[in-house]
Amino acid sequence: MPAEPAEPLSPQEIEDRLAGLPGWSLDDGRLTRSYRLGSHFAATAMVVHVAQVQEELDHHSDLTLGYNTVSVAVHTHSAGGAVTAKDVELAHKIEDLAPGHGAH
Ligand SMILES: C[C@H](O)[C@H](O)[C@H]1CNC2=NC(N)=NC(=O)C2=N1
Repeated sequence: MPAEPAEPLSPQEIEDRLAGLPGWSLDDGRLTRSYRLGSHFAATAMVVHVAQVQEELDHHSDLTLGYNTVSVAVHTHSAGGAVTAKDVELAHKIEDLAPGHGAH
């Protein structure tokens, strides 16, 4: 359980943080990115890895598994669906693990 609720980021703060997250964008009020992988099995393994990180962080995106794609969309339910620092933290953790799966 988080110690305190995450605060919504302002539009400017979101823009600033997106500058440090190439490939990510704000789409329909969520931080989003799609990755392409070498195979459906590689994409599936990445989804499992992301799920593990999300459990550790106690913060969960909507993860979509495609044929050889993984799409992530995240906002913070407890902040009324706003984008918060928690979403940015998760995005960075996903960026960190993506290269190990050959995702780009
Ligand atoms: C009880 C638990 O900490 C909450 O339900 C967590 C779980 N994962 C979550 N994920 C997201 N994206 N937003 C939340 O507010 C959230 N809350």
